Amino acid sequence: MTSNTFPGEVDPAVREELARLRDSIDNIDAAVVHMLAERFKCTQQVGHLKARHQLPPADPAREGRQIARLRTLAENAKLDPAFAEKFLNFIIAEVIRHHESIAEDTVNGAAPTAN
Ligand SMILES: C=C(O[C@@H]1C=C(C(=O)O)C=C[C@H]1O)C(=O)O
Repeated sequence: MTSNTFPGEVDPAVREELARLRDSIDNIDAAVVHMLAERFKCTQQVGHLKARHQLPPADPAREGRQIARLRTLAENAKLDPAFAEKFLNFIIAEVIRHHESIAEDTVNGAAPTAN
């Protein structure tokens, strides 16, 4: 059977190093969440702008440029570019879903928001 806690005999120095690394991981995860929240605030505004001006929710040409750029950034940062592309596509798919729903609400006369 596996366990998610370590047995007592782990070297204290190893425990300390693990704790130090996990502190950094937790900080990075928090930064990622905050950055994503800011990104979604911007994309929500884009969604409302597009809906007001009857522009399509998705822009494949823009996405192509973003993916090419992100792949280069990833390569330079020694991050797997395929992973970077998958990650961006995952986020963009969620954004497009939001934009579709904003467009629907706009057409159906839902109360406009500040964005
Ligand atoms: C945010 C936009 O809408 C969509 C979402 C994108 C994104 O999340 O970066 C990019 C292009 C569009 O498919 C946009 O057109 O800029």
